[in-house]
Formats: sequence, C-alpha cells, structure tokens
Amino acid sequence: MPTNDTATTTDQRAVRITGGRRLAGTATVQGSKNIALHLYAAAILADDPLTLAGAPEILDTLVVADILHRTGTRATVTGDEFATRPADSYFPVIPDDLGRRIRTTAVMGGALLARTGKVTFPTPGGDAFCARYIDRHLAAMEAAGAEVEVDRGRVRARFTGKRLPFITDAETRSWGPSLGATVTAMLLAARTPGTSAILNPSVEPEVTHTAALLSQAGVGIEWRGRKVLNVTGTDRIRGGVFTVPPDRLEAATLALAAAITGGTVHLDGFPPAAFPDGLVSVFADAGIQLDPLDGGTAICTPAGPRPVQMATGPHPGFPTDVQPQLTAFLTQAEGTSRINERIYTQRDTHLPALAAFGAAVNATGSVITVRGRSALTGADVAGEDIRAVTALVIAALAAEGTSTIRGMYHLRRGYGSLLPKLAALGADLTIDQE
Ligand SMILES: CC(=O)N[C@H]1[C@@H](OP(=O)(O)OP(=O)(O)OC[C@H]2O[C@@H](n3ccc(=O)[nH]c3=O)[C@H](O)[C@@H]2O)O[C@H](CO)[C@@H](O)[C@@H]1O
Ligand SMILES: C=C(OP(=O)(O)O)C(=O)O
Repeated sequence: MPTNDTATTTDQRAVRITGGRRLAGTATVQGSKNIALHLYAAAILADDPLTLAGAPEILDTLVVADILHRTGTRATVTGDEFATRPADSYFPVIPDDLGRRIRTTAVMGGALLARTGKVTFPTPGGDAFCARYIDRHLAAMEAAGAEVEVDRGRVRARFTGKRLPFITDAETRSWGPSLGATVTAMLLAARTPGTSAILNPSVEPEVTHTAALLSQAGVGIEWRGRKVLNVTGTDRIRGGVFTVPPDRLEAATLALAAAITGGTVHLDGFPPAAFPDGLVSVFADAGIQLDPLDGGTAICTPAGPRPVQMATGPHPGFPTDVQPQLTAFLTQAEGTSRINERIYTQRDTHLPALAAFGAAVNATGSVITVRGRSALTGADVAGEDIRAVTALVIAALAAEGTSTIRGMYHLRRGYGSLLPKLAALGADLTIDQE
C-alpha cells in the first residue's frame, strides 16, 4: 500500500564507516529488486488475487505499489509479501511523479495497455547514469496494434481495432536485446488472442522468471532456441502464489564487501550456481573464491585480490549492475585492471568518489581502468545511483579511518537491509541523521 515514504526522493542520512574490520559470519539475501519489478508489472494482468512472496522491502516496491493502487490494482505490501487483487475499474494513467522514479514504468505501461486497451505514462526514471531508451517498448506496443504518441515526455497508447497476434523484435540499435522491452512484449502478448512472437528476446533472469509466472498463470510460453519466444495469450490470467528469487546483485555486493576486507562470509540459501557464470569466472580471476556450503556460498579471498581484464554483458555475462562494486574491489589488487562497460558505456558516476578515497581510476570511452593497489583513506562522498553508492560503501570498508557516505535514497531504492547486514557481519558502521 502506498506510504508517505514514497513521496520523498531525498534522504539526508549519511552512513559512517570506519574501515579495516574483516567481515565474518552469515548473511541472507533479499528477493531480487529487478526481477520483482517485472513481476509487479505482470501482476496487473492477473484476474485473481496474486501473492509475490519474498519481495524485496525496498523503496521501489513501495513506489510500484503506489502506482498499482493509483491505476486500479489493489496492492498490499506486508513485510516481504506483495499481494494484488484485480481492480473493479482501472484508471490507466501512471502519474508522472511516480513513473519517473522507477525504471519499469514502460513495462507497467505495457501491462495497463494490455489490460485496459489504453494507457498514459511518463518516460521512465531509475538511475540517471545515462539515457534509458524505450523505443523497443513502443515498437512492441505498435506491433501489437496500438496507436502510440509521445508528447513532452509522456507516452499515450491505445488500441483502436481488434487485437491480433503480432511479431516484434526486442533487439536494440545500441546493444543486444532489451530486457525491459522483452517483458513489455510478453505482457502485451499474454492478453492477445493467438500466438505472438518476440524475436531476439532477452534471456535475463528478469525475463525468464516473468515468463515462468505467466506460464503458471495459464499463458502459453514457448522458447524456440535463443532467437524466438512464442507467447500464446489467454483471456483469463490466473493468480496464485509465486516466489521472487533471491537477488543476485545483492549477493554479489555482499561477496565483494566481504572480499575487500579479506573476510569469510557465508551467503545462506544462495548457492554459487545462482550467480551468473560470467560473474563466477571474473570473481575467480580476481581471487574471490565461491564455494558451495550447506546450500549456500562460502566466500573467501585466500590469495588476496588480483587484477582482471573483463567486460560486462547480457546474462549469463558479468552484470552491469555489479560493475561499480567490482571497480571498488579492484582498487585493492596489485596491478592494472580494465573493465569494458558494454551495456551502459557511461556508467562511471562512482569514479570521482572512488578517487576521493585515493583510488587511481579513470574511464576512457567505455573502458574503466583501475591501477592498484591504492591505499584508501576515509572520505566524505556521495553516491549518485544505486550501485555507485554501494561501491563507495565497499571502498570505505577497506579505507583507513572513517568515511561519510551520502546518497542513502539511492541505496534504499534497491537494498532493504544491506547496511544492517554489513554491521551484523562486523563492519564498523553507523547511520546518522544529518
Ligand atoms: C541486458 C542488460 O544488461 N540489461 C540491464 C538493463 O536492463 P533494462 O531493462 O533497464 O534495460 P534494457 O535491457 O532494456 O537495455 C539494454 C540496453 O538497450 C538500450 N535500449 C533499451 C530499451 C530500448 O527500447 N531501446 C534501447 O536502446 C538501453 O539503453 C541499454 O543500453 O539495465 C538494468 C539496470 O542497470 C540491468 O539490471 C539489466 O541487466
Ligand atoms: C540501475 C539499476 O536499477 P534502475 O534501472 O532501477 O535504476 C540497478 O539495479 O543497478
């Protein structure tokens, strides 16, 4: 349910961290922010009550609940349970102030269009480290038969004729298939009679888990190799219970936090196989060992950090959403690391703040160079987006002296209790009200 908390985009609090403590112990992993955001959009289509169990307790969840509530779907957030009931009547206009705070606005726009035949929504928000295009989302809406108009940052789409099966292509001009546009197309196809085809679908876990939810709800999902996803629509989408999988990005953040301190941490219930293969192999090259332990992962860095040459990429490659945290870790490796950031070529807002700790980091084009090892010293810095702020937290854990890190709003968008988890693992950390 909407709360006052969603009204604010500022959070004046700062976290103070005194570095040098080795992390040790066990941590649990929250439900995945990015998967949950796409499942919440799919919930708009359900004709019965639907419960998403294990939802992350983050600001983005509250913002989406508010959007669902304002557009008709009755959404209730109780702890880590996100429950929806279909509306008696829908009001398919996503308010600008809410739609500009999250990234899946266009995906929710697709769901509302599929459900009600029309929608108005603002261009999405989310982190502002670079332009976030939605042309493939709009192409999917047009392919599905909608008239689409974009005017001063708002999109209006409506169906004027009979809904017929359609074909759309999720491939972008800049880089591979779009995750978000694949889900938008799936949601549109889920309520279109007959079988629609999505060419070049993304295979990110956000897509495969949304497909699994739809399949459980009675929608026909058929993967034809990696190049075609067929979706057969239905006029009745069932509810039920679906569990949000654990957050691979929070797990990776905790792993890098443990590793930079030379600590040994157990991720409960999150086995090494739950990390993308590309991440496991980069971590191995960087000296971070991920061993199976009691159904979870034991993390250690027995020989210390090593420099790496790597690139981010689509699943199962190294996720762009772990690049800032990895950059922070690599400041402690002897030698030069190079990271080619291929998804968001300008995703480097963490670099000036890392430099304030004494790190030798710079970006040329899409390549970030880290020259290590740097002796980090406490700094007063602000994170400008969700992963940048966690990169600064990781650097502070290894810095000599006390750091002050601002930008808690960004952290709270995606991490429900990262800081308490780090404190429980032994980090010397306090959250101040500024
Ligand atoms: C494939 C990939 O790594 N996707 C990441 C992307 O998902 P997200 O769903 O936000 O973005 P997309 O996968 O749609 O975008 C991938 C790329 O395609 C471009 N694009 C996207 C849609 C569109 O209509 N036109 C277009 O050109 C984007 O600008 C970007 O360069 O950002 C998220 C937040 O960092 C990450 O969690 C996802 O892992
Ligand atoms: C950039 C991210 O999210 P968003 O697109 O929601 O800002 C992220 O999860 O790293």
